[in-house]
Amino acid sequence: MKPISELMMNADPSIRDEFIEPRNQRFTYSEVQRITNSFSNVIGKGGFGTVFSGLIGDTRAAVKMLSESSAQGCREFQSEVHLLMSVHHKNITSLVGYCDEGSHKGIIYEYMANGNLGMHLFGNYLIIF
Ligand SMILES: Nc1ncnc2c1ncn2[C@@H]1O[C@H](COP(=O)(O)OP(=O)(O)OP(=O)(O)O)[C@@H](O)[C@H]1O
Repeated sequence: MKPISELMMNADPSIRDEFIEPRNQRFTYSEVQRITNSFSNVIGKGGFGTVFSGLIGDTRAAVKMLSESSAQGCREFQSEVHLLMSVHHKNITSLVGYCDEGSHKGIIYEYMANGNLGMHLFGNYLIIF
């Protein structure tokens, strides 16, 4: 797992300069569009919204966009960003950055290639509660 600073340093230099520290991990919506190649690759869906695959330089990222119909809403978006900004642990997905531009709200995470906890506990079975 690469630390955020290394991930940023390995990014394509043409976009890296725009992304690093001064703006404190905040991405514009057009940067998020570029990272996700205009939201072309969906990798999952959660209570918060849709999760897209993205690339920062040659490093893969997961971009979770808050859907307007999300029951979790804006406050949860803010608490998740604040929490991930302050908590760093090897078992918690790292925050790469966030986007908060009007109704365009999203969180950019380090991409986890090995699936989620549910998949490890239950394999690929479909579980219906
Ligand atoms: N960092 C990530 N790397 C790779 N895939 C991810 C990542 N984050 C989410 N995903 C994919 O997107 C799916 C939905 O994730 P998400 O966190 O939105 O849903 P969730 O676990 O149901 O959470 P919640 O309902 O609390 O928002 C996951 O099951 C996973 O397949």
